[in-house]
Amino acid sequence: MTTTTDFLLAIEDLTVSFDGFRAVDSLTMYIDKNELRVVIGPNGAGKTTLLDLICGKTKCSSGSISFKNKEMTKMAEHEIVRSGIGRKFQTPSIYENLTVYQNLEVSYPEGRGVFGSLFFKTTDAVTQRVHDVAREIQLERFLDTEAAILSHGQKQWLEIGMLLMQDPELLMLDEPVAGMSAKERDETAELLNRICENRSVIVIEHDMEFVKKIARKVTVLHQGKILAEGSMDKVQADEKVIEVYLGH
Ligand SMILES: Nc1ncnc2c1ncn2[C@@H]1O[C@H](COP(=O)(O)OP(=O)(O)OP(=O)(O)O)[C@@H](O)[C@H]1O
Repeated sequence: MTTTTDFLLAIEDLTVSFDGFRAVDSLTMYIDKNELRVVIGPNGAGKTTLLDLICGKTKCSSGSISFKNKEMTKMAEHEIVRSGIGRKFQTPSIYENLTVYQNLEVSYPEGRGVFGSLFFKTTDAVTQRVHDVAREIQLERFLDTEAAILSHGQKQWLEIGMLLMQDPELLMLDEPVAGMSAKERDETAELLNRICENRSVIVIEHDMEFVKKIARKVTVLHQGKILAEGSMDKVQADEKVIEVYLGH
């Protein structure tokens, strides 16, 4: 049983075994409201598996994931999305043949509340939201552009925008700057710093220059467990972290 907390997300004693191998092993971590948390660690540390567990793609063997004091581990993926958790995977899943506007529009949530879209999904509200999100992801000038011809970075931002259309309270991003140019990485750092002003964000990232630009609190995973946690300075100076990760 999870205790009631002020944390947005409380992960306690979470374990998942694949044929006896514990990819995530008795993990406990807490995420505050409006916190931006970066998760780093060597290949195979369990980072992606952790996000899979939170979004319900993988079911845990034991432990608990409590989001706004509600237990998530038994919930279906779509129920978890509806609760306010958005997840971006490494490869963009935008609709290449639709415009930026249309991509955002189709991501507007259906059926919020008892009466759902029937009463609340007015055209004006959708248009307004598309413009607000497009501004946030810096694609307002490209609203009528077909997604296929956007740069790699712009496609990644569009997918973040599609998640923002649903206004999630927790957004999870797996290696958001992989394959981006230096300029795009800088702009993504600014985007994430803006986004977490009114939602929590968990970012998995290997690019340490990028991590330094966004990191407040960093969690280092190793063999499914937390190796270190704290400020970037603290984590970077940690002997264990240097040995298993940063020293390589
Ligand atoms: N569905 C699965 N079945 C079996 N083993 C799995 C499964 N998913 C993950 N694993 C294993 O769990 C371990 C953790 O994998 P995970 O992808 O979470 O690591 P990661 O920290 O995200 O690594 P990377 O930085 O390379 O993405 C790996 O050894 C992986 O092979």
